[in-house]
Amino acid sequence: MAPDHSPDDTLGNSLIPIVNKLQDIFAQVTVDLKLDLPQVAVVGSQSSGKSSVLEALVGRDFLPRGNDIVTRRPLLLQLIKTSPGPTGRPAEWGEFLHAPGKMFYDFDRIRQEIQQETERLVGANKNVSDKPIRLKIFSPRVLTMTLVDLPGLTRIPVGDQPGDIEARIREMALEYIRRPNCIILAVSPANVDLATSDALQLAQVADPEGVRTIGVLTKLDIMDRGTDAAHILRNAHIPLRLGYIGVVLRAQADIMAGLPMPECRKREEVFFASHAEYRDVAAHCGVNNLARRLNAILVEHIRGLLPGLRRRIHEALEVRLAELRTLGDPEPVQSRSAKGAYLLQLLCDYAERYAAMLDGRHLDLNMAQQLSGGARVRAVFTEQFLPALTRLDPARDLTDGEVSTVIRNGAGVSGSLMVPQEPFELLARRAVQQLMAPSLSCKDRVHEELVRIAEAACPPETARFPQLQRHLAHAVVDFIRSGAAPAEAMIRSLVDCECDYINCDHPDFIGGRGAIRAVLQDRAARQAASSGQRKEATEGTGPTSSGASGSAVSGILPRKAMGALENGTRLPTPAIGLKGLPDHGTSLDEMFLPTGSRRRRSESESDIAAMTAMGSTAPSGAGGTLASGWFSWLLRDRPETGIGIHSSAAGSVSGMAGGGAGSGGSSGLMMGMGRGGDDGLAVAAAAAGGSLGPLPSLLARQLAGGSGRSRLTDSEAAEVEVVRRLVESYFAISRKNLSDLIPKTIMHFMVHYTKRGLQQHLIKALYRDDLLDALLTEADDVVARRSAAKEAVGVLRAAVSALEEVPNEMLLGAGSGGHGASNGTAAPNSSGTAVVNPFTAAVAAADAAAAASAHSEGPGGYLSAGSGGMMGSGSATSSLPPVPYSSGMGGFGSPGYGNDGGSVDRSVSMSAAANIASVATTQLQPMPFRTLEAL
Ligand SMILES: Nc1nc2c(ncn2[C@@H]2O[C@H](COP(=O)(O)OP(=O)(O)OP(=O)(O)O)[C@@H](O)[C@H]2O)c(=O)[nH]1
Repeated sequence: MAPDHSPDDTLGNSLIPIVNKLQDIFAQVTVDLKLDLPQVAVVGSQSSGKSSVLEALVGRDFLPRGNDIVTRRPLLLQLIKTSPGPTGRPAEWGEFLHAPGKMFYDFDRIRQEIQQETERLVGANKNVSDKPIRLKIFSPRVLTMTLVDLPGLTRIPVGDQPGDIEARIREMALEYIRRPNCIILAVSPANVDLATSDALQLAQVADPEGVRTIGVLTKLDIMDRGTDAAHILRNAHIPLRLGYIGVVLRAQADIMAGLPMPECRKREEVFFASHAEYRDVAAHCGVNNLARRLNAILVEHIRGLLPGLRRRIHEALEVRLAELRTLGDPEPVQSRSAKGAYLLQLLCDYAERYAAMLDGRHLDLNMAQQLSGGARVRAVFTEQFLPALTRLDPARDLTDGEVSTVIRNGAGVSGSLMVPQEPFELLARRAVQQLMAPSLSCKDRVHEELVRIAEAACPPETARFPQLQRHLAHAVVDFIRSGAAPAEAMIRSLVDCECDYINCDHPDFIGGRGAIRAVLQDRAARQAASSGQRKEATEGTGPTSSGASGSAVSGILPRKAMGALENGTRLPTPAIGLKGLPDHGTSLDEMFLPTGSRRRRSESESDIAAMTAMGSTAPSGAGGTLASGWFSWLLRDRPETGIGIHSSAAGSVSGMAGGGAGSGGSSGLMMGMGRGGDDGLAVAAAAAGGSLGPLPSLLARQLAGGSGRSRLTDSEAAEVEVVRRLVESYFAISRKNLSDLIPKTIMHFMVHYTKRGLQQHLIKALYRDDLLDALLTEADDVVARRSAAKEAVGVLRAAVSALEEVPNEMLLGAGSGGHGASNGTAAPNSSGTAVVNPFTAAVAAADAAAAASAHSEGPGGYLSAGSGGMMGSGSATSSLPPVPYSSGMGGFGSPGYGNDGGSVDRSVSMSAAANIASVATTQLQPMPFRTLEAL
C-alpha cells in the first residue's frame, strides 16, 4: 500500500505541486528566480536503514540497498505527485538529470541506473563521491517533496576508499544538513545503543537547537529479545525537539524474497499493534506518520514562502517589461520621416526628464534609497555649502601674535593711538577671501550633480541606440559646462566685490565702538569674576582700592571715555579710530578716524606676510608714546595691571629699549612690556651694556614661538581682541551676503539655464539629417536581448498564473482551521519559555491530525499537549515569524535550479543598465556625492 494521503495532506498536496510547477517554469529559461524550499536529508551510519526509509516514504522499491556500503554518491530525489494516469498507461516513472528525456518506468531499471551512474564516477570498489545524482520520481502515490539520500557514515576504509573516508563522508553529509532549510532525518538502528548514534551526533553539530531534526528509529523488529525502544520513542532517553518516529522496514531477506511494499506497511502496523510496550506511541509511529509529519513541515514552510515569492515574481515581471520597453517592442520604425519624429520625441523626452528630475517630478523606486535629482542640488547648498561657510574662521591660522604684529606694522613708524584702519581691512579682506574656495567648490558640486542628473535622465529607450547615447552625453555635458563658466566668473566677481570695498558703514557692522564696548564688557566681566573670588577670600576686610569701586568697565576706561561710550557724547581729546562708525565729530567715534591715507586693497596674504615680517623693523614705540597702541590708554590706571603711564613715562620707551630702559623697564610705560625684561625684545638683552644690537627680523615673542596671548602685553592682547571682533563682525556680513548670492548665482547660471535651454540645445546639436541614421542604429545585441526579455516575460506570466491557483488564505498566511497547520506548538526550552517555530508548529499540526485519526487507545498520543513529551507544553496560534531559510541547496531539474538565493535575477536589465553606465562613464565622470568634509 502506498503512503496514506489522508485529508490532512490535502493542503500540502494542493500547494506543493504549485511550487514544483513554479520550479519547473523557472527551470525552462534563464529566469534566475529561485525557490527556497526545504529539503529532507537522511543521515546516519552505514546500513542504518537510510535508503530503506526513503524508499518507504516513496512507497516504491527503487534504491539500491544492502548490508555493505551501498549509497556512495548523494542522491537528490525530487518526488512529484501526479494525478493518476489513464488506465493502461504507467502513472509512475523516473527521470535522471544526467539522462535528459529518458523516462524510466521500471523501478528496477532506476535502481540499476543509480548503481551504474555511481560506478561511472567512482568505480565499483566502494569509493564515494560528493557529486550528487539527481532523480525525479513522478507518481500519484508520493508526497511532493525533495529528499536527499547520503552515503552512510563509516570508520574504517575498505576497498578503494581513501584513508580519510570517515572525515570525507562526514563533511559531505554536513554540507547538506548544515543548510538551515534542511530537515534532518537522523536515522539510527534501534538494535544499536542510541548513545553511539552517528546520526544524532552529526545532527547535533548541524542543528544544535534541534529544531529541524527528526529522529527515526529503524530495525525495531530485530532488537535483542527483552529490550525495546519505547522510552526512546517517548523522547525520554536522548530528547529531540521534534521527537522520534519508530519504523519497521524490510529486512534484507524480505527484499530478496521480493516482499511488496504494501505488505511491509501492513506488517509494520501489525508490529506496533501487537507490541504492548509501543501501545502509547503507536499512533505516531510508522512510515505513514513520518510522511505526514514531513509534509506538514513543508507546508508550513511554503506558507511563509509564498507571499514573498509572489512579490518577487511580480517585481521580476515589472523589470522584464520595463526592459522590453527600453529595447523597443515592437521593432523600431523604419521610414525616415518616422525616424525623425522618433528622434525628436526622444530628445524632448530627455529634456523633459532632466527638468522633471530637477523639479522633483520624476519619481522612481531609487528615490527611497537616496537623494536624487534637484534634491541633491539643494543638499549641496544646505548641507555642504552653508555648513562649510559656517565653519570658516575669519582669522584662520593667525595667532594673536601675528594679528598684533599686523596691527603694529599698520601703525607704521609713528604708531597709532587707536585701532588702525589698514590692518583691520587687511585682515578683513583676507578673511573674506576665504569665502572664495567653498563658493567655487559649491559650483563644482552642483556641476557634478547636474551631470549626474543628465546621466540618469536618459530615457530607457535610448539604451538600444549607443551612438545616440554617446552624442547625447557629449551634448548635455557641453551644455552644462557652458553654464558653469559664467557662474564661476560671477562667483569670483562677487567675492572680489566683497573684498574690494570694506564697507564699515554697513548697518550690521559692529564698528569700533561696538567692538571696544564688547571687549571691555568681556574684560570687566572677567575682572568682576576674579575680584569676586578675591573678595570671597578676604571677606570682611572692607572696600578695596579705587579700581574695585564702580563698574568694572569704568575701572578700565577713563571716566570721560566711559561717559561718551554710554551717552554718545564727545570726548574732550582727539581720538583716532576706525572710520565708519555711525556718528562722527568729536564723539568717541572720532577716536577711530584713520591715521593715514588708506591704501588700496592689496593681496591679503602677501600683505599679511609682509606686515608680519616687518614686525622686527618697526619699533614698538617711542619714548613717551603709547607704542603698543590706543588700548594702552584705555587700560591706564587699571590697578590690576600694575602699570601706569604716569609712573613710568620718563623711563621707558618700550621693552625693546632694553638696557636703555632697564631702570624703568620693570614698570615701564608700555603695558605688558613693562612687566619684565623677558617681555622685551631678545635683542634688548643682547644689547645690554648700552649699545643697541642689530634688530632681528622677527620679534622675540615670535622667535620664542610663543606668539599666543600669554606672550603679548595686556594692551596688545586687548588690541588684538578688538581687531578680531571687528574682523569677525565684518566677515559675518560678507558670509551672509555670499551664502545667499552664491546659490542664487549657481541656480541662475547653471540650474535654470540648463533646465530652460536644454531642449533647444539638444535639437540644435542632434536633430540633424546627417546624424539621423547613425543615431538611431540599434546595438548589435539588442535583438537578442529583446527576444530573451520576451521569453522571460512569458515565463513570469506563467508563474503568475501558477500562483493564482494558490488559495488566497495560503498567500495571506491565514490559519487554516481544517488543516491544523496554523496551530503552532510551543516547545519548552531550558528556561521554560515557549519557543515556537514553523517546524515544530507543523509537526504539532501533523500530530494533531494523526491523533485525530489514531486508532490506538492511547490518551491522545505521546506528542499531545500536556503529555510531558517534547512537544507537550500546549499550543500557540501560529502568527509565527517564518524561519529564516536563508539558503538551500539546488533543487532538481537544472544546475541553476537551486534555492540558495531567492533573489530576482535582473541580469538582463542590469546589463542594460551597465550598458548605459558604460556609455556614460566613457563620456561622463561618475559623480560621487561628496560629504560635507569634502568641502
Ligand atoms: N529487519 C529490518 N531490517 C532493516 C530495517 N531497515 C533496514 N533494514 C535492512 O538494513 C540493511 C541496510 O539498509 P539500507 O537501507 O541499505 O541502509 P543504508 O543506511 O541506506 O545503507 P548505506 O546506504 O549503505 O549506508 C538492509 O538490508 C535493509 O533491508 C528494519 O526496520 N528492519
